Amino acid sequence: MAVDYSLYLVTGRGLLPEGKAYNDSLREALQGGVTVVQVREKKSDTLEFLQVAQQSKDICNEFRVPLIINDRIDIALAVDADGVHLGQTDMPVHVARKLLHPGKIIGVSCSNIDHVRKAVEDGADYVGIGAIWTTSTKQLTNPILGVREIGPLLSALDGTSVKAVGIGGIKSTNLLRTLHGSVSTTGHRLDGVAVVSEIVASLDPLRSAQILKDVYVSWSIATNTQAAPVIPYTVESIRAGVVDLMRLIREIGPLIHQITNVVVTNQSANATLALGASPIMATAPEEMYDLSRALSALLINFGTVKDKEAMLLAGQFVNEEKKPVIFDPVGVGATQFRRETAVELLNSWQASVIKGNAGELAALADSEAVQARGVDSVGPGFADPATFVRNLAKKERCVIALTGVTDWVSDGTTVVKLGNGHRLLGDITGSGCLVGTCIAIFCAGAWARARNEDGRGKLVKGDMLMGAVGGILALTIAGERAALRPDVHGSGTFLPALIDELYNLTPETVVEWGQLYVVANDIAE
Ligand SMILES: Cc1ncc(COP(=O)(O)OP(=O)(O)O)c(N)n1
Ligand SMILES: Cc1ncsc1CCOP(=O)(O)O
Repeated sequence: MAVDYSLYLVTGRGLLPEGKAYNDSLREALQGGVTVVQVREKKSDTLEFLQVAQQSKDICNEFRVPLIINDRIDIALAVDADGVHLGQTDMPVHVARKLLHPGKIIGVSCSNIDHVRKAVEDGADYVGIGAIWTTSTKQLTNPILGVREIGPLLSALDGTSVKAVGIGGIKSTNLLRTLHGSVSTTGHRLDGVAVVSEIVASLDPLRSAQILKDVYVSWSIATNTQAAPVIPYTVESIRAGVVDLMRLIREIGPLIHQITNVVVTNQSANATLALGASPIMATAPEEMYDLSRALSALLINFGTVKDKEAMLLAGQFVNEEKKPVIFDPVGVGATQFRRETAVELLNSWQASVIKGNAGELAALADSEAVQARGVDSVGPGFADPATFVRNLAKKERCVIALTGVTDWVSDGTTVVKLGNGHRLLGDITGSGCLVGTCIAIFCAGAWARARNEDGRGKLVKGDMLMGAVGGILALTIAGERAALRPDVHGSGTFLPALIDELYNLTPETVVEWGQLYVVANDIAE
């Protein structure tokens, strides 16, 4: 039986709002677009469970929607349910398979890759992967997985027909983030999402189900790469795109909200003004919502790892607005605290661009190929940076900008290599942070260019690869030009000259000076 797992309702009568009857709630949820129902009765005795299961079966039959029973094979047999859902300590799959009639569905709860592999081996039809987010519906015995851990579990399903739903704390507010984040590097995606409280605890389950369904369908359409052919980037198309963004930035002066470190706050604000944008360096959590509505891009740079609460809130609000979030995980490999903070941030919101040096991105990717000392990268860098950035972009589901003597940018498909820069950039503090600021400015331009487009199903509007390339070109070309000036005698005179060169930078100069190569529009694995 081909089952549509897209909106999988797990019941929970204890969560029904006062005065809401179970049958009405279930019927309305089905009217709203629920595609599978699991009856989960954790506190009922057998007779009560049986009665609820029978009523649920009758209602699901009206909608031709499959009914699954949680844990209890006997109840599933008694009501001729379409299948069972089994936890790790419930009846083993092979025993359940023997007891159930042929063709019945068996689902298994999985919270790690070994669970998934075993479920596949045992012949499960689908897996319920979670908990993805924190939930108060169930007392969890395993740690919360977080969105970024779902992809590796999904890749264990490659080449099988076993389906996967995500579960745990899924709400309309985090569903898009859940779907975008829960993709393996091989492109394996969730087949659906399982929810309890978002529908059951709602006074209007029809509307709640409809909202979830709408997000799922729009994500499915927006990310269907077969539907619209992708036009490959060329050097010319990138140049033209960067020039367009630069002109637009100077014309509209986008607001760039930067939560950054104390070392570079002032120079980042000045660089923002120099490129024609407008900086706001706000850090109070109370103002993150209002700012998210006004800004055109958000930069989160955790160089001095303060303001975590503001960083968590700001990214979530900006994701809701489909505006760019640029993440600069300064020195992420330096301490356990930084590593944990980066994971917490990246599990809370989706970055549009992650920018870092080799040491930082290696730490983020759990790679030992490059070492770091504090905020600096040590050694010659990655042996194959193009493949590294491409793979990390696929894993993090965003554009990756690897900075160094040569800069590399990838969206997971295209890899762009950039050759501008000057050694004096390495002699001032915070030049990497300035790259982050410039990327945020160009991403703001990219968002502004696309803001009136239909963004349904997308996490960010606009071409973030173009934004990342534009920002790097602007800063590195300005650096080259500043270093050539007769009034620059060393790092002290270099910094103001760099701001001047950003101020005077023209699109024509970027075209003339830019060393830009499209290395690949898809490198083989
Ligand atoms: C779709 C789906 N996924 C996971 C679970 C959790 O099942 P289990 O681990 O058996 O825990 P209980 O639900 O029995 O508390 C589920 N029910 N559905
Ligand atoms: C049954 C279950 N298994 C893992 S999390 C969970 C509860 C999910 O409930 P909610 O959607 O209300 O967070």
